Amino acid sequence: MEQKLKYSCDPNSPASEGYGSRMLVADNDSVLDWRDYFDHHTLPLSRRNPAKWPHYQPNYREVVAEYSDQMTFLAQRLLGLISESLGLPSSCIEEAVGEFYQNITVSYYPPCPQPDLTLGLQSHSDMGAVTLLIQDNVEGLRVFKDGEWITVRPLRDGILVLLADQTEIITNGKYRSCQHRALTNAERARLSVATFHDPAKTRKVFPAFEPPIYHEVMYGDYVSSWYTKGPEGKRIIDALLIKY
Ligand SMILES: O=C(O)CCC(=O)C(=O)O
Ligand SMILES: [Fe+2]
Repeated sequence: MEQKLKYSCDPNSPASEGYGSRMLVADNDSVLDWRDYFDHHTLPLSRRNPAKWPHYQPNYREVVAEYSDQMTFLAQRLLGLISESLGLPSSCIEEAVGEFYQNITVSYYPPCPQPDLTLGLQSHSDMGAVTLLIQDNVEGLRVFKDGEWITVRPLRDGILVLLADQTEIITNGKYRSCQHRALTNAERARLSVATFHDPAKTRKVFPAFEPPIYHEVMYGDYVSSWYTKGPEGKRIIDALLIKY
């Protein structure tokens, strides 16, 4: 506990770096998740301060930095392939996102004595462009597809790609962000590591196709709505739909 408090994040500031357990800002957090997390700010380098990361594994900070590089490379490649699949230049989505703001969040879901009463993490889609997730061998993640919650079976050495809301906006809904949630279980703790790739808060994001089905949005405004209203599935992106 002492170590956790030493690295604790600011509970009043969304997605602040360090150790925490709330997804939304404290005042608006009516749903509490059964989860502890540690958030690392890894990119751009101007945000990176390894002194704020744990150091009790001697090479922990080097491993996080190397992991950040590898995930960046993979995210760039994926956004390039998605762009090409839509007949766009391969750099199109990456350019629309701009410089990556990358966070690496390690989530720990302790065993929960009454798993039917709470979620590990409430239903949401991620806000940014693309999330790359690794998990241990304990099932818990569910994705919402065709009206049903589907279990994502953990794959050894597999990296799960979760498309996020800004990619849905940029592709004008041709690619959908993934609605997901995490369940708890009574017996085993679960661990996952999510690497988020987001635009800068000042970035204006808009569809690359005509006619647009989403309004343009300043990413910082999107993030504020998400944290203050709560994601509740995909309602933040749904609110940007243009009604023709
Ligand atoms: O722990 C998981 O499997 C999901 C984590 C997640 O969705 C998130 O941090 O946004
Ligand atoms: Fe997520």
